[in-house]
Formats: sequence, structure tokens, C-alpha cells
Amino acid sequence: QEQPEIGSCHLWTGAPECGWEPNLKPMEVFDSTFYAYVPPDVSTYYNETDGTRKVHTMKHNGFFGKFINLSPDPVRVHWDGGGSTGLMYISSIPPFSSSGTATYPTHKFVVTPENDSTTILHKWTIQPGNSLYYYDPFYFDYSKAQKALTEQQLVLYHLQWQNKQFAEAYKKFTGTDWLALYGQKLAPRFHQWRADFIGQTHSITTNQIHFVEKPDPEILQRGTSVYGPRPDEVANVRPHRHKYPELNLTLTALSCAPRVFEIPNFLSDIEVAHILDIAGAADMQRSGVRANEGSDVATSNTRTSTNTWVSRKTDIIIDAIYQRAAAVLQIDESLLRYRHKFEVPEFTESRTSIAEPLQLVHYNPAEKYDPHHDFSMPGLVHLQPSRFATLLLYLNDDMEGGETAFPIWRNGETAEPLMVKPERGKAVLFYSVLPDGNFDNLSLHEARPVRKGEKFLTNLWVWEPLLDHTTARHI
Ligand SMILES: O=C(O)CCC(=O)C(=O)O
Ligand SMILES: [Fe+2]
Repeated sequence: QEQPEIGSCHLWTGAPECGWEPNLKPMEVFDSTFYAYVPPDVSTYYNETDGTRKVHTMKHNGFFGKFINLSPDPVRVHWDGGGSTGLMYISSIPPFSSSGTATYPTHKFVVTPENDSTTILHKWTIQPGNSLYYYDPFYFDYSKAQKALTEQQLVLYHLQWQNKQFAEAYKKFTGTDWLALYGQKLAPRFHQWRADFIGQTHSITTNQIHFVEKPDPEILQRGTSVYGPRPDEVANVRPHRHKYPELNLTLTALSCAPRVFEIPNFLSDIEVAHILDIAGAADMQRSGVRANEGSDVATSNTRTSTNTWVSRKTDIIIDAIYQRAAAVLQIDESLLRYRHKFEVPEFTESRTSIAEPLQLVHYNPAEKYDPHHDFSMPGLVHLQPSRFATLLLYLNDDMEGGETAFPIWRNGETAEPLMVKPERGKAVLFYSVLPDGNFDNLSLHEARPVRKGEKFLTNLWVWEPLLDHTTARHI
């Protein structure tokens, strides 16, 4: 198959035209063709012939549990710890919507009405190999639902009903649970780097050259806005950057499923020091977690770090980091800020960004983030916005522990997690979305507890298809 030129498919127009995802296979469903991602034989991850290797069963048995509420009333999901632990609130689910969390076989959950946590409507026990859990007060009896629901409610009921049927066909075809929403959730529009085999590399050249000395903060902050920095201000700080005209970066695949890449030398020492200065000056708050797009950020003992947020418009160095990240992702940098209408006419919402502010995270000894996914369940809105890619930027390496682990990577060599060691200036890129638009359960990852010293890390999250105005953060 012919490889398209880099950049020529940076906005996803569908796999058949782009011709760059050989594992998207036509699946006939609801009288149309859906291109479903079918994982290849694991031997190909090692450049070996099919059948040479077997998929290892991982020691870690956690995975994503998706909870779907098919009732016209909002409900709550609680984890049932049993005995003295009792019920622990997980999430609220609006009518005909869903939420989810990383979970384990044998875990028990209960569903209650939103405003009455003592009436148990339904119970689930998590089964190995099944991510999908439904609460349907009509027991999938369509005629019952028809009688009880308004016309508008029935449209949403039908949407989830159809999604369930799609999920069954998808699982048969691919062997994977469908975690997204058929028909609403578009396939990724953005470039995704191929990870055909472990060790595969990709080279990137960017004009976002490293800063090698720190400019005067006053000059650094001058002229930046939500529309990016002014060209004359960027030219002013050019003497503080390396002399070479371009920066070359290399992505190396650490894992094929999920797709994980490391990018050494993404940040210069000065850039790392600059982010740490900002972190030192910032008021770090206890980190939060969330179960679905609409839910409030809650604190949880599964995530014990503190963090703060830094927007792209802070100064020219932070802006350069975003532009370099855009180059690494092969996404137009203007999508990572507000943009003028002429810049990317396909995206009509110009006052939105598909990137979140940088999240600076600090871990003290024993602090960690247990296995989780970076995607959450989108609400029932057009285009189904969701997190697409995560870029982790490591700011130090003088700690023990603190690795980023991928405990259920699909591989043919070990039952142990893929462990990524923090290295100052290194970036790690991974995708939360598969090439067919499904969420990637295998993108489960954790921050291992810091054993000694402290750890500083930055998350840069990029969404797809586009943050719409109902979910966009102010930048
Ligand atoms: O600290 C790490 O290594 C990963 C952090 C992470 O996964 C997150 O904050 O979502
Ligand atoms: Fe994460």
C-alpha cells in the first residue's frame, strides 16, 4: 500500500482515501460499511511472520467499564466495596448517556436514583472480557419503552439501542468492545502515527527550535494572546534559541497497542527550568478525576498528586512548546488556540482550542495515579468530542519509582507492564482513540508511586474532533 506524504492526510478524511491504516477492514452493518480496526497478529509487532508469537495474558487484569443508562431519569453509579466499605459514589449518568471507569473482574457496582442512594435499581458484577454494562428499566423490550417514553426520549433510547447492536457486531468482527457511540462519534480526523512494530521510528523537522537561554520574562510575555504571539515578538527572542535553523525530533514506538512513542529531547533544559519556575510559583491543588464529560472534577485516593494549569498564551516559550507539540502530532498549530476564520476554514468554531492548558503535576514520595484512561464518556452532543492524544513531558529524573506504566499493552514477550522511565526533557505520546474512532481500552496507564525524591510532569491533552463551545475550556 502506498504511503501518503507526511502532512497530506493531517486532517482525517477516512481511511480508504488516506490509505495509511491497513488494519481498517470493511464491516457491513445497518446496510452500510463501517471501517473497523482489527488488531493484526501480534508477531507483526516484532517484524516476524504471523503465528510466530502469542499474545501474552497480562498480570494486570483491569480494563474499562462503561455504564450505560437507558432510563429517562438520571442515575448514580456506586462501587460496592462490600462489608464495612459499603457504597462509594463513582458518577452520575444523565438519561440515555453513559459514564465509565477503570475496573476489575468481580468488582460490584450498584445503580440508584440520582437523589436517593438507598433504593437499588440495578446491580452489576464486572465479568472478564466485558466492558459494557447497561441499566435498562424496560429490559430491552422496545414496545415497553415506546409506551413509557415521549417521542424525544424514544429517539435517544433508540440511539443507545442501536449502539448496543452495533457494539455486538463490532465485537464479533474485531474481538474488541465498542466503547464509543456509533453514528455520532466520528473516526479521528487527525493524523495518527503508525506503530507497526516496536522500535519503528518517525522523524519530524520543526522550526520550533529549543530555547537555550532564558529571555527577560517581561519580553517573553509581551505580545502573546489567545491568537498566538506576534511575529515581531517571536523574532525578538530568536537570539535566545539555538542557532540551528530547524529542530529534528525522533519518535520511537515503544508499544503498538496502545500506540506509545517516546521522543527524547523534546524540551531543552532551559524550557524544563522555565516550566519548573512556573510550577514553583503556582499554587498546586489536589489533582482531580472525572468519570464522564459532564461530571464535576472529584478528588479520589486513586490520584494523590497536586497540579496546576498553564495556558498556551502565558508566554512565548509555552507557545513554542504547543507549536512543537502540534508538529509532533502533525496537527495544524492554530487548532491548538483561537484562530482567525481564514486559518482553518473547515473548523467553523474559531474561539475554541482542541488543546487543554498544560497540566503541571507534582508527586511527593508515595504519590501516584492508579491505572486509568485519559478518555471519558462524551455526552450526547454532535461530534462527540473526546480526548484524542496525550503528550507527557517529563521535567526531572532524579527520583526512584514514578514510571508511567501501561499494564495491559498487547504484546508477545511479557506479562509485565510496559514501564516508561521519566527522563528530563523527554516526551511520551500515546493515543486514547483507535483509527476507527473507538476508544482504546489498552491505553490504560498509571503513574507508579514515587519511592524516593519527587516527580514533576506536564500533561498536554489534545481533543478530537473539536472541543465545541459547550465543553471548551477558557484558554
Ligand atoms: O505521571 C504520569 O506518569 C502519568 C500521569 C497521567 O497519566 C495523568 O495525569 O493522566
Ligand atoms: Fe493519564
